[in-house]
Amino acid sequence: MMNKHLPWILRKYFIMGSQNCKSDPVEILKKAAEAGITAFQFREKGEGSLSGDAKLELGKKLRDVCQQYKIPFIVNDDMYLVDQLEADGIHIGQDDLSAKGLRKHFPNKIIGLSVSNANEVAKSPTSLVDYIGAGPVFDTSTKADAKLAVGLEWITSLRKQFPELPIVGIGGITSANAASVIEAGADGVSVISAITKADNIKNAVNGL
Ligand SMILES: Cc1ncc(COP(=O)(O)OP(=O)(O)O)c(N)n1
Ligand SMILES: Cc1ncsc1CCOP(=O)(O)O
Ligand SMILES: [Mg+2]
Repeated sequence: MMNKHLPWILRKYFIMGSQNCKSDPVEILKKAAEAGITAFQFREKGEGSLSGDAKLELGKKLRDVCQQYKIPFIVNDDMYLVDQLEADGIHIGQDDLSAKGLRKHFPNKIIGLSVSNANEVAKSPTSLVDYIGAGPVFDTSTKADAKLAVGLEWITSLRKQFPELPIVGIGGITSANAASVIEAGADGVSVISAITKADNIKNAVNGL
């Protein structure tokens, strides 16, 4: 799929759910949007996360913030939630829904797929997705079942293999190492804790 805006959309891609936040997620997203994030992924998942109506209600509020700031709103894993929230896209991993089925259901939405190694790339329909999430680039404690860190070499190797495919790095990315991810060949960086745990969200976003 080809969307000429994707490389820019992926530049500062913020991901979170209420389980990542010590204070109101809506206020955290507003501050991040104000500071210049270029995309947002609603990932309400893992210990302490909301479900059912509470998840849907939070999703609506976060989607409204994204609409207000004209930031693409992507949903993690759940295609029903994509429909319910009229999201701009969905991000899936290797063990989630099939990209083929999703593309059929969502011909015009953004679809992102995680790839962590060459085997995963070999079995992935990369021509059906709009971007790939590559990582974890560095160690992360945010995702309990994260794979081992793959390093900047993984970004370099993906960029060589896919000169045109938008790539976003994920995992352990902070203002101290974000530039190295871009230099390795990514179009952007996706972060959770670099923003949700920041004392000053404006500085955190600016530093990416
Ligand atoms: C941009 C981006 N890249 C990778 C992931 C991880 O997706 P996945 O492997 O499906 O793991 P979960 O996030 O579902 O736990 C992501 N969410 N976003
Ligand atoms: C969702 C996800 N997928 C791979 S690593 C990760 C967590 C990234 O969180 P952080 O930016 O805090 O390391
Ligand atoms: Mg997933």
